[in-house]
Amino acid sequence: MVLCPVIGKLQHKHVVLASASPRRQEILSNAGLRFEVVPSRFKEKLRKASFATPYAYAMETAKQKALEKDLRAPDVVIGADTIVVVGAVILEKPVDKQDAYRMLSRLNGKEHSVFTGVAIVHCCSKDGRLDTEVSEFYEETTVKFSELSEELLWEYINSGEPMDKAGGYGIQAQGGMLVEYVHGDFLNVVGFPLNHFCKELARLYYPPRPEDLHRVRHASIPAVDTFENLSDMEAGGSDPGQSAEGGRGGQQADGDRSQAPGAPDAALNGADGRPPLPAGLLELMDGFKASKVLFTACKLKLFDMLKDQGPLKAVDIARKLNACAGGTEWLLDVCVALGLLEKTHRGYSNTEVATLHLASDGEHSLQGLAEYNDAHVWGVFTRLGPAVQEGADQTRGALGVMEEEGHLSQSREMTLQFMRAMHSLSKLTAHHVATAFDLSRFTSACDLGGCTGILARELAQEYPRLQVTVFDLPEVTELSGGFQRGGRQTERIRFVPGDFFKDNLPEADLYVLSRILQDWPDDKLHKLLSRISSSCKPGGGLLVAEAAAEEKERASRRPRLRALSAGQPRSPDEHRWLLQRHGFQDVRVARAGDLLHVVLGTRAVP
Ligand SMILES: C[S@@+](CC[C@H](N)C(=O)[O-])C[C@H]1O[C@@H](n2cnc3c(N)ncnc32)[C@H](O)[C@@H]1O
Repeated sequence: MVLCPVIGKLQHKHVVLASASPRRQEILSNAGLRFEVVPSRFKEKLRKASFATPYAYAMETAKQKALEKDLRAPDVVIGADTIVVVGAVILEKPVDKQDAYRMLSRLNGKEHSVFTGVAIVHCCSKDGRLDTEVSEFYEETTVKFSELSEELLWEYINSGEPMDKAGGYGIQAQGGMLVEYVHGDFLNVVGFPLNHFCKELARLYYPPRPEDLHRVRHASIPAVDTFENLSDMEAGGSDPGQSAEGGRGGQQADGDRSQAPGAPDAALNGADGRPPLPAGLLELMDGFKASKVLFTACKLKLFDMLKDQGPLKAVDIARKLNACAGGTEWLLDVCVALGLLEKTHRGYSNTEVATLHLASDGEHSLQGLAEYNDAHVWGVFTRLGPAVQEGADQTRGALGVMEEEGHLSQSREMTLQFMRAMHSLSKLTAHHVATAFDLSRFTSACDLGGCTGILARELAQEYPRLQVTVFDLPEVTELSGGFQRGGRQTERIRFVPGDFFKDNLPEADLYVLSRILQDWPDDKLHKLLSRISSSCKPGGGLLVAEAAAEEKERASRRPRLRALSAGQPRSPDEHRWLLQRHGFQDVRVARAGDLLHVVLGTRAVP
C-alpha cells in the first residue's frame, strides 16, 4: 500500500497524541497510526490579540499542548488545535448554549475559515536531559453555512452537539446539514488535517537526495512533497534526527509557509498537466493593495468613527467623511473582505481586531504604526529597485531620517509620526522586555533612546524601587509629554534630552537599549557600547532588546522584509559577543514574546 511508508515511519516509535478529541483519535487510527492518548492539561488561554494571525495562535496552542506533556520520554508527541475564524474573530468551543447561539449566528449564511495548527514534537534523552524538536504547520479550509432560521439553530443547539466543538458545530454529524460547501481538506474541519500531516512526515523523514536538490533550487518545491509517491526503497528514508538538512523546522516560527507561494498546488498538477491556479502568488501580487486599503481607512479615522458610532450605513459614513458615497462603499466592502469590518443589515461595524488595534485611542492601538508605514516606509519601498542596483541604505538614503549623529533631519510632524509608530510597537513588547529577566537588584535604570517612555513605564511598574531615566534626542523628549498617561509610577520616571554619541550618559546601575543597535552600522555600535561600558559601574547591567533573529527566523518572511528598510537583525549570539567584547560578563539571552530577544550582561571589574 503506497500510503504506508510515511505513517510506517512512526510504527516502532512511542507516539503520544496530546488530545482528548475522539475525532482526531479516529482519523489517526483509521490511517493506521498506533499511539497512546494522553490528553493535554494545557488551558487554551493564550492571548489571541498577541498573535499576528489566527493560524499563529492555533499553532502556538498546538505546540503548548504537545510540550505540556509530562514527558516520560515518548519518541513523538502530536498536538493539535482547531479554531474557527469568521471575519477576524476566533471561535473556540462554546461555554454554554447562549455562547453556541452567538457563534452559530455569526456563521449563519457566511463563509468562514477553519484552521488547525499541528505540532509534531520529537523527543530524545541526552545525558539525562530531555531534548525536544518541534515541527509545526497549519491547514486552512473554507466552509460556507446556508442561511439558517432561528428555529433550526436552536434545534441544533438543543441537540447538545455544538458543546465540545470549535465554532459550535460538528461537520461530521448533524452539523453537516448546516453546511453549503467546503473548500479544502474536509478532515481539517473534523479536527485533523491528515493529508498535510502525512506531507509533513514525508518532509521530516525523507530529506531530499542530493541529486534532487536542483529541483528544490529551481522550483522551490521540496523534492519529496507528494508523499503518495514514496516507498522506503526509492526514497532512501532516514530519521529526522539524523538529517542535517531538509529535516524539521521547514515551517517557520511565525507561521510563514516554507514553500514558495503556489508551490504546494504546483506539486499537485491537474490530470491534464496544466498547472493549477497559483493562488498564493496572486495574493502576494495584491499584498500592496491590501496594505494601502488598511492605511487609507486608518487615515480617514474610519475605525475610530465606527468604534464610537457603529454600525453605520455607507451613506452616513460617506457624509461624515465628506467623501463620495460610491468610493466609500467600495472601501468599506474591501475592509469587510480583509476582515477589518463586519457588514450586517444595520450597516458596517468594526471587527474586534479593528477596535482593539486600529482605533487610535486604544491601549493596544497600532494606528501610529500604520500611519508611519503609509507616510514613510511605503516611500522607501517604492525605491527598492534603485536600492538593489546601487546598494543604497534604504532608510537613510530614501528618508534621510538620521543624517548626522544625533540630528533628526525631519519636520516636527514627521518626528511625531515616528514617535507614534515607536509608541505602538513598544506597547506590544515593553512588558515582555521588562520581565524577561528579574531586574529587581537594580535601583536606577537609564533607557537610552527610550522615546515616549513606554518601556520606562513598564519597568517602573514592574520594579517598585526603580528610578528610570529616559534619555533621547532633544526633539524627541520635547514631544514626549503628549504620550504620558499619568499614574503613580510616573513620579519615578524623568526625561533627559541628549545625544548618546556625544553627551555624558546619565548615571544608572542598569542601562537599557531597546531596538537601538539594529539602526547603526558596526563603527557606531562599538562607539555607543564603549561609552556605556565606561559609564557603567562594576556590577551594573546592560539590557539589550532587539528583533528576534535566531537563524531560522532570519530566513523567515517578516524579519527579511523588515531588514530591507530597517537593517539586518543581529543574532542573540552576536549580541552576546558584543556585550562580552565591551566588558560585560555573565551574559544571558532570553526570548521576550514573539518579536524580540533580550540580552543581559553584568559589567565586570575593568
Ligand atoms: C527605533 S527607536 C526605539 C525606541 C524605543 N527604544 C523602543 O524600543 O521602542 C530609536 C530611538 O533612539 C533615539 N535616538 C536615535 N539617535 C539617538 C542619539 N544619538 N541619542 C539619543 N537617542 C537617539 C530615537 O530618537 C528613537 O527614539
